[in-house]
Amino acid sequence: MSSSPVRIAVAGALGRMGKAVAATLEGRADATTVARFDRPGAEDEGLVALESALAGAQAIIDFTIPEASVALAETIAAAGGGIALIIGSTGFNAEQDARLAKAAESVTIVRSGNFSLGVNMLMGLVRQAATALPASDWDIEVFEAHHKRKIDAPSGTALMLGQAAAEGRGVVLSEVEDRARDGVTGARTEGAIGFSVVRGGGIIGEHSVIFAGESESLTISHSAIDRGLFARGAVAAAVWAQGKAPGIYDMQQVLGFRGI
Ligand SMILES: NC(=O)C1=CN([C@@H]2O[C@H](COP(=O)(O)OP(=O)(O)OC[C@H]3O[C@@H](n4cnc5c(N)ncnc54)[C@H](OP(=O)(O)O)[C@@H]3O)[C@@H](O)[C@H]2O)C=CC1
Ligand SMILES: O=C(O)C1=N[C@H](C(=O)O)C[C@H](O)C1
Repeated sequence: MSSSPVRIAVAGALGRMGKAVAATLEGRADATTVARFDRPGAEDEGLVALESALAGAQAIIDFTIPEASVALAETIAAAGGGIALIIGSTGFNAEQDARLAKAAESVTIVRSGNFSLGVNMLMGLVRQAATALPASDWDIEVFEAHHKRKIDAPSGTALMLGQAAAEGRGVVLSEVEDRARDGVTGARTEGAIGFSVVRGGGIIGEHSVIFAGESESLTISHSAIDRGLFARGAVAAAVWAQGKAPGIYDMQQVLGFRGI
């Protein structure tokens, strides 16, 4: 017996991902668009105000900016929860993370810097390789490349991959990360996890984790070929989140990958 499609409101509807989510929802049996909204004052055919989006939705898919995502979570919390919030925005600071955790006491949130199956699989592989390859012999570098309009760096995905590597090594990422190199940097610090970033053109999303030894190197990579990939993952998360208790979940849980 088929159940009713999950009613989804699309935040940031005029953005690249908002459009990809709306396009993905067309023709789906398990989920449907009930509202599209963007920044207050944004004008476009079919856009509604946040209040009316909240009124009819069972889930909101949000690819906007961190401050907007946090405000949305707090608005849903103030209304007593009941709407699942799927957050794809990246570039949060510690204060915004803490506000999100507070809102999640009454809101079901799925949050991921990357909703693709491949990247979430990659995280497990990176954790495994980082566990097996000792820091004394293997240097870890995370590389990412994105389109020229992206406003945050390193990407949310690169940070997730760095976190997976740190977990594999049993270290705290913030204590070993090396995010910027320029000029006379000195030799590489043993155990550092380095990040490098390219921005240009229309690159959708490239990520690699390089394990560099003296005589060999191992590179594990993921390429996103179209944005619909992320949109489909976010819709799957919105369907999965129905009936889940308040809290912050990730895409590994949606995909059943925990422990890989
Ligand atoms: N997790 C994942 O799998 C993925 C995550 N992302 C992340 O998603 C985010 C958005 O990416 P992208 O779509 O490319 O960016 P865009 O800039 O194209 O879209 C963001 C949209 O959100 C709008 N917006 C800003 N503030 C608000 C608000 N308060 N309420 C509602 N809408 C608002 C923007 O309006 P305006 O233009 O006027 O500012 C814009 O239309 C980024 O953080 C990106 O890193 C992207 C792809 C995949
Ligand atoms: O801004 C983007 O476009 C993307 N952002 C996400 C990130 O920061 O990791 C995911 C994806 O790579 C595309």
